[in-house]
Amino acid sequence: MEGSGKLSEKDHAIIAEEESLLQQVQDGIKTTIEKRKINMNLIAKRLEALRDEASTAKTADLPALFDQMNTQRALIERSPDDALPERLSPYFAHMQLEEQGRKRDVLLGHITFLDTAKAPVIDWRHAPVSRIFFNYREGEEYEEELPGRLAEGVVTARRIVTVERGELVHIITPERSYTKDDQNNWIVDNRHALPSLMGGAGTASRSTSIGTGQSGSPSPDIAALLDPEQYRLLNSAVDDPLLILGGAGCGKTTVALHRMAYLNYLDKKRFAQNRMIVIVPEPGLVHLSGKLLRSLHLNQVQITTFEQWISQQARQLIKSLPKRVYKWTPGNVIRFKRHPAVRVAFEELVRQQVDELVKTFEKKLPGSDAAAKLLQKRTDLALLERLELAEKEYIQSLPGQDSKSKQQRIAVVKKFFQETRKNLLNVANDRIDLFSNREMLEWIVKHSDGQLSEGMIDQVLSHSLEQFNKSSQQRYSNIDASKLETIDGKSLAEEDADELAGTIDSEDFAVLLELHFFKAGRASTGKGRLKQYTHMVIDEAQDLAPMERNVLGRTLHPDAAITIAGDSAQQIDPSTSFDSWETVLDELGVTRVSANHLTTTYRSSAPIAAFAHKVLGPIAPRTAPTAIKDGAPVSFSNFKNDGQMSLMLNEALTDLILNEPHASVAIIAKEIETAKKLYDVLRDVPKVRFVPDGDFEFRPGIEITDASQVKGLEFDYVIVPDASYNVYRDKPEDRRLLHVAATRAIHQLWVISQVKPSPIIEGDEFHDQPASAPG
Ligand SMILES: Nc1ncnc2c1ncn2[C@@H]1O[C@H](COP(=O)(O)OP(=O)(O)OP(=O)(O)O)[C@@H](O)[C@H]1O
Repeated sequence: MEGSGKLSEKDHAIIAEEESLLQQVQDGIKTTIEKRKINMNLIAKRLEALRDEASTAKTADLPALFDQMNTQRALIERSPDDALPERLSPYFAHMQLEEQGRKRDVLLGHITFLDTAKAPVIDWRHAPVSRIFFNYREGEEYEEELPGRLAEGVVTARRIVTVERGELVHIITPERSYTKDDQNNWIVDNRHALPSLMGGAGTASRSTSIGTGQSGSPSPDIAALLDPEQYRLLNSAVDDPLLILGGAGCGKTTVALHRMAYLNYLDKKRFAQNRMIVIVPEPGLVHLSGKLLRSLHLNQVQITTFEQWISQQARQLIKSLPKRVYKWTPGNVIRFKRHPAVRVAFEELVRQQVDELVKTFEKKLPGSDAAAKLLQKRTDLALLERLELAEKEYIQSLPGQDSKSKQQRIAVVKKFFQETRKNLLNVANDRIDLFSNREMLEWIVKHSDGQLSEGMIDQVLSHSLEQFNKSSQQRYSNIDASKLETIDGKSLAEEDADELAGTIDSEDFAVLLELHFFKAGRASTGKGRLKQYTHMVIDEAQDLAPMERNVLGRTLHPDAAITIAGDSAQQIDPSTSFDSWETVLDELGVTRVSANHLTTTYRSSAPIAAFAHKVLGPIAPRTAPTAIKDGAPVSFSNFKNDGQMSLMLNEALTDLILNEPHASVAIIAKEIETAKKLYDVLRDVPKVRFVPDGDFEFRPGIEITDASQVKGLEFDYVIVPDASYNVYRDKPEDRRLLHVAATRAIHQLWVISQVKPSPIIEGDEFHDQPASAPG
């Protein structure tokens, strides 16, 4: 391995020390498990004896005996390795502290374990000790308030270790790092050295344009790497919302999930795993964050995409919603439905429904003028609350004193109101009135501050009308099935399977939940309604629409903590626009707090981070995040045509996969159609996969996808295959898309254009990196 050298005596000593510490911890865990097993046997014997005693005991003695048996049984049910660190990977960091001339070793892991002779393993969330680890470097003097004393000393060693399958494989010290190679020999690792560039700038005509040899190196537990600022954030006040902002790869998701683990440690009951949730934008991120949550021992925390979550919530509260969600809703219809102006239509809709209701009152409830007036006038209350008032008013106004006939009349009236409430809350049907009524749509456009146009109305109307049509199967349900065959022998139902009729749009769920709340008021949430969470992490919050954030906010328990992570430079959803983080907090219904900015980017190398910052042009934040690792320059290639490009890609990717079989590569096109075309020409390259629906495999290989699916993800190498003048225009949304695609790369980025590069990457600032000659 390049950069590896002979091990010095000091290196050998460090490695030996770490191996010995690990051995001691593993032995300690083994002994504890054995001791517990022996205890278990004793308990089982004791239980047997108690059972025998009970079979001959006097009745009066039985309760006491049963109590004892229950206690023993509870002890047996406790797993023998309950709350012990995993033997195969018991800790991830080691520090040595010297206080008043005495040295002691402390190991940091996910579960505290004190039964080792030399070094205890401390849960990283245990504040007093871990504070020293996260806040001080090796050689630094520390002063920290520990329980009952002020600890003063020096950090004499601070090492990050990786234990895989019970074996120490990687040690990072401030000066060097060591890795075990394939032959099980320790070598000095070159991970801090400047990576050698195998391809890179100006290499369009070379056979290998990508690959730095850095993929597949062992990765330390991320909890060991948290920087002091990240550590401070995850420890911040529980009751204040935590808003974490920062450029791509600055560790926003990492901090948010570690905070979840920290809160769970602080208060297991309040922050029980089943009361916490992580909301992410894409299925890929569910997988990635799920992995991190599992490593933090949070296996039961729900992690879901917003889309999946909102559909579940809506179906729980609103009955008879169509089962099928339409997947190809036109962009303008999505934009329309996600616009907050839709809310103004709620008032109009309710006004119309109240008018109808008043007519029904006139017919069915004689003498109900006062009740009807309440219903119409008390617009300060939600419809359901008004209805309750009207009911009370009407019942009170009924003549007669407690007579049987009056009681009967009251029962009828109550039933009427009950039915009315049920009908009004069945907002599934209101979808039709909202989106297939031209006047209503015009009303929405009028209140959209010019963001929605008249032209969209027809699109929404025709989409909705087709959607509200019954599916062919329903329409023809009373016709002989054989007559429903089409010319090619398929049944009409099959023909219709992918069609619009009888479906619902994903965007409808938030609208309907908000409408439900608008009508029901406080009765819409709370017990028996939407689940209430005590901690919610919202990742990539910039892409949610206002009404969607409103719904999320309504599921926060009054006692809830919330962590919001986001980056407005990565707002790429074309159907909504980002206003400000204050607005986001307001929409979630939480207190306004100041944002915390993370400014170090850990994912991408410095050249990639610099490129991604420049891509943002006029919308870039004032300062670029600081990258901690250097790396290969960004490669640029310009090809004359598709054929030339696919030839080069084919060759470069095949080489890369052969040279670096553990590498993960993403080819990220702007549009999924481009990705599909590329896949068709590259399908013979080994390990190549097309990802149209966020279903990344997270194993070595090449995934071809589009920019909308990669939020929050990362790959060793990224290729942008379509940075051409006619694809990425000089528009903020295109800049953000290219920025997101570029910042997915860890080691190297290859930017390809055809005919002419995009104006976004043509400014003078890009020319300090030599651009390749056209291929
Ligand atoms: N202090 C750190 N030291 C080393 N690596 C870190 C540190 N913090 C985070 N990382 C790593 O950096 C990468 C990016 O982290 P993360 O995904 O949390 O960033 P992010 O800000 O959410 O990025 P994005 O906005 O692109 O989703 C991950 O691989 C993570 O493990």
